[in-house]
Parts: sequence; structure tokens; C-alpha cells
Amino acid sequence: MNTQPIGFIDSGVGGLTVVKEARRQLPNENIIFLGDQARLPYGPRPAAQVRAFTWQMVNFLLRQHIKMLVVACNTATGAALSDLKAKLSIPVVGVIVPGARAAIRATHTRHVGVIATVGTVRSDAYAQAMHQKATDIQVTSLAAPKLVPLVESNEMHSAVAKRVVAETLRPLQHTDIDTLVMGCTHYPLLKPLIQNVMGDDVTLIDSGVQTVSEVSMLLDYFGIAAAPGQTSNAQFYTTGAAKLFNVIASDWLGLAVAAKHVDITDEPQTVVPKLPTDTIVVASKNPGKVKEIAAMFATEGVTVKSLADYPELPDVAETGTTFEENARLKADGYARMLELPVLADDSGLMVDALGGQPGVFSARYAGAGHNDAANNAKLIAELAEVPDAKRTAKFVSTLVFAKPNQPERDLVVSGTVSGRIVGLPQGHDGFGYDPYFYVPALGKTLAELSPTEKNAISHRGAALRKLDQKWRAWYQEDES
Ligand SMILES: O=P(O)(O)OP(=O)(O)OP(=O)(O)OC[C@H]1O[C@@H](n2cnc3c(O)ncnc32)[C@H](O)[C@@H]1O
Ligand SMILES: [Mg+2]
Repeated sequence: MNTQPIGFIDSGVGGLTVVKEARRQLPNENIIFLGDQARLPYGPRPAAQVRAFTWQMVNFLLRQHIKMLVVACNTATGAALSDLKAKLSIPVVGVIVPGARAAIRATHTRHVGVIATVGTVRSDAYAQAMHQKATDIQVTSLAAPKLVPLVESNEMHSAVAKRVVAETLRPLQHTDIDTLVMGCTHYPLLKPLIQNVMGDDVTLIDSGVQTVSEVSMLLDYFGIAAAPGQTSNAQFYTTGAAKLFNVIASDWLGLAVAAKHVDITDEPQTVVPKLPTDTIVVASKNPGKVKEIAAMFATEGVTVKSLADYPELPDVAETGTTFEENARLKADGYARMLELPVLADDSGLMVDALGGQPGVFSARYAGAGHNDAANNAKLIAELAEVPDAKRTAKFVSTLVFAKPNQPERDLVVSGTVSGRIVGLPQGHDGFGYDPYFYVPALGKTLAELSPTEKNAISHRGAALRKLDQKWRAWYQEDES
């Protein structure tokens, strides 16, 4: 029994035809779908670019811990399937072979038509897949580049769609083709129109339906199916505008879809090598910080250590005048000593009424013998005369990831959160100035938030999300 989701990728909404079938055939399985609508259509793009984009989608989904990958896009299957299969350790299924197999089963005249994108037609993948199994099949392929835009603009039911489909399919009419492969996952959304033009004697093959049967078989073969009776869920992501996606998806799937927008342009364009080590050290002596940072790596199977694990190490002095300088000093310094990848955070509170103080001195604001209570007492004293409206402030976190002895390659990201300093402490969670840092949008101080809630809005959370997008590619860059 395995409740991890199955990942589905497509250039846009087309892959939803496969998702619909998956929900029908595999109701216990959790599903996660990503459509790369921002860079659609894939059909006319060079194969190498489609492969790079596909890897970016895959790397995003791998972080969501998918147990199997379904490439619900014919163009991406043609361009990237063999590469994905060779490099991934989870099972990978494409849409072409299952569709080709079904066409061979269906045809009596042994003449099969294939409509697909320019890229798929150019790759000749359907003809090759069919000829591997049955050399006698005649395959006539037709590029239909106008169909994907019709679907993506939700024009499937318009008069224009009717006319475009009829014009596109004209070369296939009055032939002895008795089976037509819809060789793009977008096309089943136009199925009634296609069937109407081709006539009822032509069997339409929906590659997606066939693909899900193969997925089902592989789940059993690898023993990774979800348990029966489980309540499953489906999550949707798009790199484009969620609004139109939601309209098409909700309509097609018959369920209220609320897709999340994601940017995957910083994802690596090929397989991400495993970490050179299974240990990352967070170069901090502040347990509150370490906890927040470790949460991000918890899902990576990486052991997160902190300076508390290395009590013998000398301190690195924070002599910089900016957060970045100090974070670099800490990351580079400890990476050199430990010969391990080291992540450091330098952060602080910047209060407008105090000209940005305490800033880089936040930890030692109260001077000798400083601690959170003393720092907070000094802050409140300094602001005693300042009216509420003028007590605006922000937290800043700068993270620097360093590899041993390569300071020129440090990865640097920052995040901020804006709020107001209140006169009385509220809440007991978090650390440092959290009980006094009020976030108007939430009506709470940071100390009144759970760790997850704080990470969702905090300066460190924002910086960590940027880091999350970048650090894998950064590792990779270092290897070359
Ligand atoms: O240098 P390390 O060992 O990482 O730990 P530190 O606590 O000294 O960390 P900094 O030098 O970066 O100083 C940051 C100070 O800013 C304050 N601070 C930073 N992030 C905070 C947060 O999320 N909530 C509350 N206070 C925070 C807090 O007082 C920290 O001690
Ligand atoms: Mg410090």
C-alpha cells in the first residue's frame, strides 16, 4: 500500500483527459497534475527544448514525492520518455506505446491514421511504435497544430472549432483508414467533433485511456497501489493563469478544481544529481532558526545538523555591515572548517522609526549579556514615544548556501515580511522578537502562529522558498 501521489504532466490542459480516466479507473489513487501552460504549445518546439521543459516539470513533481510519473503529453513523450526512463528511479509511463498498441488491436483495414502535433509527427513515434509490433500496418500521420489552441482557449464547442476540425481532417476522409489515433492528449476534448467528421465507422483511439490501463498494471506489478477505500485527492498546478485552467478543468472533470500557479523556470533542465552528501549543516546557534530551516529539508531525506552538533568549532565573528556579508562569513567560514555544504542565515529586525535598527545587530541589540528578553525590553523602551501608526518594521532573512572552499559560488537569497511593533507581547511560539511583531493581514503576532503558519509568511519562509527553487540546480552547476 502506497499513498504517494501519481504525477501527471502535460504542456497544458490536455493531460486532464488522462487524469479523468485515472480518476475513473484508479479511484483510490492520489493524483498530482502539472500543466506548463506558460510555455504552451510544445508541439512546434525543438525536441531538445521540450525535453528541457519536461525535466523542469518532472523535477517539480519529484519534490512532491510522486511514486510514478505519467507523461500525459505526446510531444513530451516523443522527446523525453527514453531519457526520463533511463534516469529516474520511479516507473515512467508515456502515452504513445499504449495508444499505438490499442490502434493495432482496433484496425481491420490495417490502415491507421494518426493526428498529432508537429513535434510528434516529426518524431514519427507512433508509426515506429506500431511497426515494432506489426510491420504490416500502414500509418498515415497528419499534423494538426490548430487543435491545441482551440482547446486551451476553451473554444471546443464553438462554430470555429467545428470548421477547423473539419478542415484539418479533410486529408483523412475518404481513405480506408478505420482507426484514428488522437495522438495528443488535448484532442479527446474535441472527440465529438472529430467523430462527426470521420464518421461512426472510424474508431477513435484515446491514448490516455490506454495509458491509464498500463498505469494500473504497473501499480500492481511494483506493489505500489493505494489501498482500496481510501479517500483520494487530486491536486492541480499550472505555470499559466489558474483562472482559465480552472474553468476548463472543472468542466471536464466534473469537480471544483482550484489549481495553484507555479513558476518552474528555475528548475533544473535535466536529472538532479543526488546530494554529494546526505548531511547539510545549518550554521546557526539559534535553535529557533534551525528548526525553521530544517523543516524544508525534512522531505529531502537529508540529515540536517547545526552548530550544536559541533561544539568544538570556533565562532565565526559577524563583522559584516549587511545581512549578506554576515551570512557569507558564517556559511563560508563553517563550510571551510567542516568540509561540508553549509547553509547560514543572517537575519534581523529593521524598525522604520529607528532608522532600520537593530538590523544586523538584532541578536546583540541589548549589548553585553544580551538575550531575547533583554533585546525586546530595549526595543520597547526605544519605541515608547512612537505612536502605533509609525511603528512599522520588517524582518529580513538572507540565506547563503556554501560548498567547502568555493565562496565565489555561494548561493544567496533573501526574504522579508512587513509588520508593526506592538507594545505588549502576544503569543508564545517562535523566538526572538516574534511576540512583538504584529502582522496586520493576519491580526496576529508571529509568536501566535504555528511553525507552518509562520513559515508561510515569514522572511525566512520567503527566502527558503527561493532557495528551494534554486539549490538543486546550484548543486548541479557545481558538478560541471
Ligand atoms: O548567528 P546565528 O547563530 O545564526 O544566530 P543569531 O540568533 O545570532 O542570528 P543572527 O546573527 O542572524 O541574528 C538574528 C536576530 O534577529 C532576530 N530574528 C531573526 N529572525 C527572527 C524571527 O524569525 N523571529 C524573531 N526574531 C528574529 C533574533 O533576535 C535573532 O537573534
Ligand atoms: Mg548571530
